[in-house]
Amino acid sequence: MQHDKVLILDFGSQYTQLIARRVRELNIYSEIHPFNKIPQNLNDYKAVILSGSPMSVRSAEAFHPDLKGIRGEKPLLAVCYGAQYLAHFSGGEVAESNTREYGRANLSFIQDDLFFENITVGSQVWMSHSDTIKTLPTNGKLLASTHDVQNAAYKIEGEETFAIQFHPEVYHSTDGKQLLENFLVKIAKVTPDWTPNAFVEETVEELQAKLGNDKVVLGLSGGVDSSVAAMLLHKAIGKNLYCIFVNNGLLRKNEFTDVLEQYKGMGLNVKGVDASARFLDALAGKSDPEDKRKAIGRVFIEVFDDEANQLKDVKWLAQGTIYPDVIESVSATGGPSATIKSHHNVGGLPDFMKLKIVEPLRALFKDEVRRVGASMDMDATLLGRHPFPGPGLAIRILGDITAEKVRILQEVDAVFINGLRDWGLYDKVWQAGAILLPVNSVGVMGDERTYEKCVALRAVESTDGMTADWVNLPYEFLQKTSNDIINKVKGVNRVVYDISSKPPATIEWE
Ligand SMILES: Nc1ncnc2c1ncn2[C@@H]1O[C@H](COP(=O)(O)OP(=O)(O)OP(=O)(O)O)[C@@H](O)[C@H]1O
Ligand SMILES: O=c1[nH]c(=O)c2[nH+]cn([C@@H]3O[C@H](COP(=O)(O)O)[C@@H](O)[C@H]3O)c2[nH]1
Ligand SMILES: NC(=O)CC[C@H](N)C(=O)O
Ligand SMILES: [Mg+2]
Repeated sequence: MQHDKVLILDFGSQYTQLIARRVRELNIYSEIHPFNKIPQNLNDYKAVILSGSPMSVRSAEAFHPDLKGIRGEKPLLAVCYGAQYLAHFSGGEVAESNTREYGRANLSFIQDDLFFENITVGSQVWMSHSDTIKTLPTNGKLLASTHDVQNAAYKIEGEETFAIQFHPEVYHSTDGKQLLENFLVKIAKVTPDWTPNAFVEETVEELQAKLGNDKVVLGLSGGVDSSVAAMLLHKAIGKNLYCIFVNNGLLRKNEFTDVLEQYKGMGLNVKGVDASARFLDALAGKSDPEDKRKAIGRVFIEVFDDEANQLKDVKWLAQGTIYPDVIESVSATGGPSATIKSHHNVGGLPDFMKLKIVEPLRALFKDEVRRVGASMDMDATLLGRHPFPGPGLAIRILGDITAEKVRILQEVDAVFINGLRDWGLYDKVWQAGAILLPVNSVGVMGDERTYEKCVALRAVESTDGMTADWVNLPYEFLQKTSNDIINKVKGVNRVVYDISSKPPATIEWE
């Protein structure tokens, strides 16, 4: 079954991914494409949305999308930069604003129009701009204002073109979802039928058609993405799916056995491969974060290659890649952005592997992956797991890695994570873990001087890992956890709590 699709043209706004996610919350499928790489086949899309941008339309370098086949021919919604663009270059005027507007505002005037159906004066909207639309474009008709912004929304008469200065995609615009629904469902007549169940059914059919009787290997990590990908493939090709779960010696305490046990109940064909020694060997003497990441990436590939060679006629490698991974690697290859960290699974396969890649979750966000998993009746604890990085504890042990350091950190991490569960805090936190610092400090235990390791605890809230803030955990919890760690874990005499946000810090320390 074909679904109506929405095209989002990205001008580099921080919020573009949020537009896609909000549209998908309406059970409508959407895709983001850079404004200068508009897909050839526009017939595939029923409506188009233009994103915001850090760029100003008044700049000599202003971004100019080619809207041929879009403007006047399809329902078009322009957000912020998009709205300024349609004004400035079509007979209106944009100027620098004398009051820069960031954050909360309220609609003080709303024109009676299908676009604003079920939204009333006073509705809170979120602004983030320093330019302002002084004059509407030719045939522009004012639809809404705020106290400071006269032209907060307009439409172009004779077209299905709508433009708004505020951001409907951020949760602080309280009627943002309603507005998107008005535009997409009522005006553009998009059918909202893109549900998790429909996704499962269609993906299984597509996988069957694509893979036929071929054999597929998949790296299973115990994490959400690879587990949901495995279930989809299992539904599609059953015994032809071979899952490999690698113990890289850098997993959480008991994770290798626990996760293998958990998968047994799901009917998956999983092989646990204990390669701890290989990973630790490859890491010996390495203390630079990028050197460590690269060594781990290399050994993962070697282990996979060995395993794939033991099976006959494997043609495909399946991966749990999700949409933010795809978008990040697009900007990483096409844009001027710096490489902050080399993620172990990005960068493709070396030529000698000769496997084709299949990625059934490529189009989904994490919360959607969880919903797809739930619609296949997967275990809620598994689906609720915090993300855990493939290089594991290696990037949480600053400096060089030894078996003893891994042991210490596994113990500390277990006290912290079990504590979060016991206190009912686990599900309130997006990701948590402990970091072993290359720092010894002096302490006193039972009248004896100690000179031992310091650990940092990190707990963050986030939606997608791109930005994050530290979590305000209860002092009583921190107090108890710190006591438990120092009392139970030999070799640690000091605990600190990381209170940095991302940016400017990152979630992991390496
Ligand atoms: N220990 C492992 N054994 C086998 N494959 C692994 C292992 N760790 C990571 N991978 C592979 O690397 C991919 C990327 O890891 P990543 O942590 O981003 O995703 P995940 O573990 O599936 O989900 P989550 O983000 O919830 O942790 C996984 O989908 C999996 O295919
Ligand atoms: O599979 C992974 N392979 C990696 O190499 C890797 N590095 C970081 N992470 C996870 O990505 C999210 C963002 O992390 P940072 O803020 O540290 O970049 C956080 O959730 C990190 O745990 C990784 N996941
Ligand atoms: N968020 C936006 O799209 C901002 C557009 C433009 N850069 C401005 O500051 O007004
Ligand atoms: Mg993981």
